[in-house]
Amino acid sequence: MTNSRAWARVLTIAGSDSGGGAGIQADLKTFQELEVFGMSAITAVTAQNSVGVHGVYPLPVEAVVQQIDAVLGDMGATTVKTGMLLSPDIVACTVEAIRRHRPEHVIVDPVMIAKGGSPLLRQEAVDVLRGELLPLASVVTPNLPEACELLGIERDAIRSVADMVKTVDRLLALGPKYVLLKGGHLEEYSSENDALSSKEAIDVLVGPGLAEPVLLQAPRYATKHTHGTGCTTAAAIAAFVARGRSIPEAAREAKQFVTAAIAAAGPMGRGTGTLWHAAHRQLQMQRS
Ligand SMILES: Nc1ncnc2c1ncn2[C@@H]1O[C@H](COP(=O)(O)OP(=O)(O)OP(=O)(O)O)[C@@H](O)[C@H]1O
Ligand SMILES: Cc1ncc(CO)c(N)n1
Repeated sequence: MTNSRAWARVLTIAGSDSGGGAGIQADLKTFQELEVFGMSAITAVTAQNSVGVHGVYPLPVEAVVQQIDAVLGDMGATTVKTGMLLSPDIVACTVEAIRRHRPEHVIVDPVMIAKGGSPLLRQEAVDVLRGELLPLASVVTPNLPEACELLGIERDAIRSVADMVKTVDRLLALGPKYVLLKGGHLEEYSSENDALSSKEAIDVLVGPGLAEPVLLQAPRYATKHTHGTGCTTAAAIAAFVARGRSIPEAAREAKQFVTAAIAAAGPMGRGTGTLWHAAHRQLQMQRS
């Protein structure tokens, strides 16, 4: 039994995915699985399923601000996670709210494009995200195309683990404390890939206390059902950080959590199926 005073609290500021696999829904499922109390400020409602994003309905900026202020002004959260922010106005109001409330940890998932290609961050919002939000981040968790966009380089410029290792310091120079560069998309470049990255899903972490970039490695599963992997990774980092782990510890534990969820993923609808967020329970049972 726990008592509510002891619950670690996390606020996610992100979009709603009606399909339940990404966005706010993935975040809250992950928070609950990892035993932290999850709260949400919704930035936009998407009509989304396994096939794609069929509609995007932003909330008014005042509605986003009111949700954040209502939660952080009363219940409080040590940790804020951001996901789909869509517009320059929503990014700017999120930045202002973070400056006002000063949470201890800010986990920024710089969500830009859904797996099917729909934009979840407008092009004109990239500058404010890069210039204003990243310097507030405890950790930023770009995938490969997002990292390229943040650096203003060709969308497919990072094509191998060696390229990832070469790039992370430039992302760190944008101002976040840590960078976790996720390598899920490396498979798209498999013909010219280093042998390792077709067998393993490799992410690269840099930041204080790490003498050199650290590779987080896990088996790569031959599945197309990977909707929500990025949201789930950042949400798990947020949960572990809220429970007192350092960013490097949280990143390692989040990697195990998301890997288990991908291993258990399955078809759901006609397109890209989703992760199973409860899969880590099996791991815990095997350990105990
Ligand atoms: N097929 C796979 N098998 C195992 N791990 C994977 C696989 N695909 C991605 N991952 C891992 O999942 C995590 C998320 O990385 P990814 O690069 O897919 O994020 P993303 O593109 O932001 O996801 P999404 O856009 O679906 O939210 C990383 O730890 C990555 O290494
Ligand atoms: C609402 C939302 N946020 C993030 C993603 C990225 O996976 C998505 N597909 N939908």
